Amino acid sequence: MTDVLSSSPIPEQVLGESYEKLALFHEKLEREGELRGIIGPRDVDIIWERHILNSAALVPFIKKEINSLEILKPIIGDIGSGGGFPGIIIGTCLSDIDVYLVEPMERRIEWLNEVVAELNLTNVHVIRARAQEVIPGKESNDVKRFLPKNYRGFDIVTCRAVAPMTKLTGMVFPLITSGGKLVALKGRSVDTELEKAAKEMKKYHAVSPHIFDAPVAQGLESTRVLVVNKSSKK
Ligand SMILES: C[S@@+](CC[C@H](N)C(=O)[O-])C[C@H]1O[C@@H](n2cnc3c(N)ncnc32)[C@H](O)[C@@H]1O
Repeated sequence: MTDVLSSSPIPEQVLGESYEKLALFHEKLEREGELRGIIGPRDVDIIWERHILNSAALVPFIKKEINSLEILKPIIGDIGSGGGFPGIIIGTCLSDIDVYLVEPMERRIEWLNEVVAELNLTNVHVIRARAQEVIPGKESNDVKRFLPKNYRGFDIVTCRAVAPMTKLTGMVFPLITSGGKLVALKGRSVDTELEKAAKEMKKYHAVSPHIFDAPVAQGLESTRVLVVNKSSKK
């Protein structure tokens, strides 16, 4: 099966200089993705749109948040990366920023390590752990050696399709530095998710949620991005 965007100029137009590496990722997904349980059988001809370009829609939002943080060396944690969405795309597009992919499943870790090596993503680090195991101060020694020295949480946490906000808030906000941000790809029900998660958000100092309609590419359906601040006030 061939991707419907394979002979289209859209992926290269959207991805610019990251296109070459992400085309290698696309080839690997097309060749091995379904066989290795990374993507579903119905995704094989829409890998560009559903997975790679959809993940890339987060990049401008992350850049904007990083600029507003004014931190010398910010770090990004992509939680529940699965086959690398959005983490591999973010790490490729933002090659001067360290991106940590946190994923508990061994099979997926093997895949992610292969992708990182094949794309030569020297800024992307793969950590086999659950979110709960990378809470600053609570990391096991096993996990610690994959995190940066003086780790005190991620300045930006990204994720897609990991959990609804009622559950996601308690999973990811303990990992975000004070003043840091959650920048997540979310589905159409994000408004309802936020309403239901009000109590958890208060508990974890998650404030000022903003939902954005994020363009994927001209002629393709847009996606939704949720940005939430971690309050610096305790
Ligand atoms: C539905 S998949 C989404 C994968 C990827 N983000 C995507 O959009 O294709 C959810 C992922 O979250 C991971 N996950 C589940 N519980 C987790 C936890 N407590 N901490 C980190 N990752 C978790 C699963 O192993 C799985 O890879």
